[in-house]
Amino acid sequence: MGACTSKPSNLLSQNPSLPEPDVQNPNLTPRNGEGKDSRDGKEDVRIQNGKKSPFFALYTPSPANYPFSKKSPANSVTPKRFFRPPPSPAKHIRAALARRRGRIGGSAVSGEGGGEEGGAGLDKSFGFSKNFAGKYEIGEEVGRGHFGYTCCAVSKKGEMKGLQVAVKVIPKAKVCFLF
Ligand SMILES: Nc1ncnc2c1ncn2[C@@H]1O[C@H](COP(=O)(O)OP(=O)(O)OP(=O)(O)O)[C@@H](O)[C@H]1O
Repeated sequence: MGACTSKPSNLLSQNPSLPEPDVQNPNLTPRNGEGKDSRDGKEDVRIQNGKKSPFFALYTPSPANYPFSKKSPANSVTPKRFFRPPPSPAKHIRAALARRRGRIGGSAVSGEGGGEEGGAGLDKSFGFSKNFAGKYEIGEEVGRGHFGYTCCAVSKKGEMKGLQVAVKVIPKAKVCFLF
């Protein structure tokens, strides 16, 4: 039992008494007195240039092992890849919000509690109109929906004075996600 290594052992060079293996047939070990392949009187060139393994006849070394070789992939130039980041979705969101604000800003959306304490960028026209309490007198609740509740109210001023109307109250928290 001995250590198995992928590289040929240096035992041959260190111990000249050991026989040199046969190049053509690595399984066969030359007998004493047949140190080199003397069948044609030439040493195998593949052994000299080191590109072929003396032990594995069909072994072809990877060109990556020769960084100065022209065939080496280490010398090839990797084609450049231009990375273009995807467009930011923030632009689309901002545009949609701007459209929405412009549309809702002109309509009569009422919210609970006045809704004027928004931060920067909030639609200031959101909520009850300032003189809403002066125009209508809010009565009892007459029904509820998904977003809010409806109350009966009586108009105090203008052409509709004395008329009973329905006022739909939408809590601010239910509509804030639209902005
Ligand atoms: N003009 C009205 N007169 C009398 N009752 C009303 C009037 N408007 C609404 N109601 C009552 O209020 C309830 C809720 O009305 P609302 O319009 O909020 O319903 P909804 O459209 O289903 O609600 P949401 O839009 O929040 O889903 C109704 O089911 C109805 O009973």
